[in-house]
Amino acid sequence: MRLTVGQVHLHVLALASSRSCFVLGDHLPFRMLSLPRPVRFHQTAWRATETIEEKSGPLTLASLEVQNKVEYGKKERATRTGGPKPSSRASALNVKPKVSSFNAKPVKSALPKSTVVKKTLKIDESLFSAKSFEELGLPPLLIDQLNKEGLTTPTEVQSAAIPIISQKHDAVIQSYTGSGKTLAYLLPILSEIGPLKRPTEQDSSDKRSSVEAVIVAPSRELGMQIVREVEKILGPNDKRLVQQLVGGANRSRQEEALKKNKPIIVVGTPGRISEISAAGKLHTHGCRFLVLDEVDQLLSFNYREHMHRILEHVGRKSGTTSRDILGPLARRSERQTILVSATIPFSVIRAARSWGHDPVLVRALSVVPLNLITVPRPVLSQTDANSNSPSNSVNQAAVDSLPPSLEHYYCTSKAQHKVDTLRRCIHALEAQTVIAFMNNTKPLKDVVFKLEARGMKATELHGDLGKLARSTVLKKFKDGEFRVLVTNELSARGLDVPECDLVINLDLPTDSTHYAHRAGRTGRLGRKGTVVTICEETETFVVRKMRKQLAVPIKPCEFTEGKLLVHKEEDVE
Ligand SMILES: Nc1ncnc2c1ncn2[C@@H]1O[C@H](COP(=O)(O)OP(=O)(O)OP(=O)(O)O)[C@@H](O)[C@H]1O
Repeated sequence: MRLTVGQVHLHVLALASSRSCFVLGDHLPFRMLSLPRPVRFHQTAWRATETIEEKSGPLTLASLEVQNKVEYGKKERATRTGGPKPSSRASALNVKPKVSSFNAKPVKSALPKSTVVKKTLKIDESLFSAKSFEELGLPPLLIDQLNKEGLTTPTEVQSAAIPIISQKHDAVIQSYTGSGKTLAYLLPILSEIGPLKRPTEQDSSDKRSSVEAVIVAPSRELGMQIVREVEKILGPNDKRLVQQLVGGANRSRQEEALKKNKPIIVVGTPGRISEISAAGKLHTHGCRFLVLDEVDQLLSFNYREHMHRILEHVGRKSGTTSRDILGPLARRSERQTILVSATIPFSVIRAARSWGHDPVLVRALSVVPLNLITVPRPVLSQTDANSNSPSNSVNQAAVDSLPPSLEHYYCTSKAQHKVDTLRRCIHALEAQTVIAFMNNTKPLKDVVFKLEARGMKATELHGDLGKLARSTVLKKFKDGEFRVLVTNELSARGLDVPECDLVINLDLPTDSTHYAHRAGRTGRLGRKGTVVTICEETETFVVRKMRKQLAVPIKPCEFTEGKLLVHKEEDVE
């Protein structure tokens, strides 16, 4: 199967109107879509891949004319469920195939009666597939800078996404939490713009000083985190080339910085970006890249007006003129759009397809043209889910949003004893850096108070705190000043605290998608991590339902005498 690049070239006007359609009509509000049947998001992604493979055989990076001729010959599913890694791929990359820890761990493996979380968290090297960033064709200056930061080996999703984005494809990037999606889109962008970019003949005449990339994130914390990641790569001398435009911060100062520093990348929240753009202080028509990080959340009803403006204006008129720069996609007169999340509902695929240029779905070990993805089939029965039939892959798809190295448990507790259970859980697992999630803001303070009263350093993080307070709390937590961060949904997406070794659900997440994002705050980049849901007896059926939807073993347990005791399933069900 060969992807014809630039097959569908949409007229600017048509594209703009289809975007309007998407935000206002075509794309249903995320919450409306997610609440009744959350698992369909995951199912969709998996079903999509499978449908294509059934019809057309596996699509390879090589078939997409990726420079490095990386050949992904086998199905991702085979690798993730224990199948051998494709030898062609290993040889193409000159990498010895490694057995991933996910492969090694049977889903139904018996757990020890007592588990202690190791204090030293090691990165699982099986996540890394290409041997180096050089193999992915990144420019030398960028590679030097990555090496200085100790980044030498790309993760699997980076290996897949970097060549695809460098080939100017619009892309939807889906990979589980903590797998390195941020660099997967940042590195190809920084290969094209800014001081570390690939040298071109155009350079001497290229006096571009406007914004060339807009990155949108749903929360200030995630926005700031992305800014820091860009600054880290640009280095101290060029860090002014990225500007944060997040809400809650002083808007006039942001506008002044835009004028004075002439950044090439802006990263921000939808509201602030669209406000400054509407005020005529941010010019994005010449933008070459638009990234929507946590796209499924950004396209929800809450953000519709701001996202509408952003989608309408960013890259409306590309300043890129040279065929040399655009290569095979020289016909394109618009921005390149990159959509990113661990959870990609079919609505995102549909939307991306309607306003993209031959967009592709990039996952850790596969690349699929979106126009081949079909609407998912109906949800399957439990019998199907338990069998080895192809339909079982529907549930397997949900696993793809969760890091493979996580352990999941649940225990029951009366509401008034939950904090005590939380404390015993932390002691039993010897967890050092803990994020505890609740659904509302009000009770957070009370939990912090109770933990502190028992000598456990804790702090709260929520949207009612000012920007400064939020970043101070987060910094102190990352620096180890607090052992427990008690927070709400605000911290569920994107937050990267690599040391986090335990996530606790003090309240049940609203659905399996929310469970996946919360859980993904631990077990980052192949590290070990544990997720414990503390629920009331009457709520256990919800946990068991999510367990089925996510297809991960969430085991019943209790914490007694400083130990984690794992129950056998029959004792409970
Ligand atoms: N190639 C690499 N080598 C070493 N560390 C890396 C590499 N790529 C990313 N990281 C680190 O891995 C961590 C997780 O990356 P990142 O936050 O991009 O994950 P993510 O997939 O976007 O997660 P989420 O879905 O939760 O947003 C970060 O601390 C990042 O700096």
